[in-house]
Order: sequence, then structure tokens, then C-alpha cells
Amino acid sequence: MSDLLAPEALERRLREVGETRYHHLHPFQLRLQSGECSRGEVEAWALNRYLYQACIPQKDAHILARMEDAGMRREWRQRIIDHDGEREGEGGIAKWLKLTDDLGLDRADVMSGRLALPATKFAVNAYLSFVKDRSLLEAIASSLTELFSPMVIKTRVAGMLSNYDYVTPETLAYFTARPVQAKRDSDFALAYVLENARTPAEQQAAIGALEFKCSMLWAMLDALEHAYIYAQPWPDAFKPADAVRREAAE
Ligand SMILES: O=C(O)c1cc(C(=O)O)c2c(n1)C(=O)C(=O)c1cc(C(=O)O)[nH]c1-2
Repeated sequence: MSDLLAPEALERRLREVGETRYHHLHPFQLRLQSGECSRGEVEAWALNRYLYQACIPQKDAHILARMEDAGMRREWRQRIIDHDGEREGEGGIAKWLKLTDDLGLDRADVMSGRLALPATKFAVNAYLSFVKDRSLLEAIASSLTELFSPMVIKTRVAGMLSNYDYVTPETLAYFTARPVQAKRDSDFALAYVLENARTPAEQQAAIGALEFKCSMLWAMLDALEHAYIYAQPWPDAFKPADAVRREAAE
């Protein structure tokens, strides 16, 4: 049985989870930011990650529905607005579609998810199930990957802008607002977790929730790496134009 941790010690443990398990360490992320990805791999990354972006307001709506306190709901609902916007064409999902548009991907293909890898869909569904099935504390703790997203976004954006000539600041506009929003959101979520994880079991559950979320983000990049670098993608999945040309020549 673990001991009850002081809030500072719990925060340290949560940050250690990110230092050792967050997707900033994943080989596909390193490849993406260092310019080693082919154009097709960048396209596959953006197409698959659309499903994650699209699920975020749904998972936040599940969390919101479980909150009994109006003040908490007022705070949390901003996350849904950030992604869905106040009207058509605004918000994070619309900005992600600007990224996939600029990469030349068809919107209907991207939005339908039909070309996404099976593991991407399993990962996203696992996140939605997690926030429905686990305690509110665990659901909120699972969002704490946002403590670490500003640093990975900064590195990714700088790396992509300097290494891929078809990527412009407008293409990556999605990421401009995220670090400030992520800081605001993760400050709130961290304060909640530190205040509400009051027993050793609750503290371990919060740490486990953050590990789960890191593993879900990691699994999405494992799937991309496996499908587009080491192996063949799932038969129904997105095939980059350069791979189609290679197959035709064989
Ligand atoms: O670019 C990234 O690496 C990254 C990571 C994460 C994350 O760590 O979960 C999020 C985002 N971006 C993001 O843009 C975002 O809106 C977001 C919401 C959440 C969440 O769990 O509520 N994570 C993330």
C-alpha cells in the first residue's frame, strides 16, 4: 500500500510520468520534428490525429455532464468552445481541418475517419470510455498531459516550419492558441487533482490515469510508425501518393 503523498510530492510524481512517458519521447514525434518524415507520413499523422482532435470536445462534454458544481462546469465548458468554436468555421477542429486542407487531404475523407488506422480509432475510443467509466478524479487527471503539451508543440512547430517547405505558419495555426489554453486548462485540472486526491488509493488512481493517457497518445504514434515506416498500413487505411506510385512501379 502506498503512503499518502503531500501535494508537492504528488505533483512531482505526476510530472515524472510526463517526463518518462509523454509522446515527446516517441520516435515518430522525433522524426516529425527533425524533418525525417516523408510528405506522406506527415499527411498520415495529420489525418489520424484529426480523430483525436474531434473526440476532445466529446470527452469534455462527458466530463462536464458528471460535474455537480456549476463553477466547475463554467470553467470546463471553455474547453468545448475552444475546440468547437462559437460558430461554424471557428475553433480548434476547424483549424485542424485547415492543416489537413493545406496538406491536400480531402475533408470528407479526413472527417469520416474511414482512412484512419484501426489503432487510432481504438485509442480514441479508449479515451472516451475512460472518462465515462472511471471516477471524475481520474477523468480530470487524464487531461493532465496538457501540462506537457506546450513544450512538445513548441518543438514540433519549430521543427516542422524549418524542415518542410510545404508547411507554413498558417498551416500550423491550430497550435498558436494551444499553449496558452493548455496552461490555463492544466493549471485548473492540476489544482483539482491535488485538492481532491485525498487518499493513497485516489492518488495512485490519478497517477494511473495520467499513465493511461500517455499510453494512449503513445499508441497512436506507434500505429503510425508501424504502418507507414516499418510495415504496410491496414488495407483500408490512407495511402500516401508516394506509396501508391511506388506500388505501381513494382
Ligand atoms: O500537440 C500535442 O502534442 C497535444 C497533446 C495533447 C495532450 O497531451 O493530450 C493535447 C493537444 N495537443 C491538444 O491540442 C489538445 O487540444 C488537447 C486536449 C487534451 C485533453 O486531454 O483534454 N489534450 C490535448
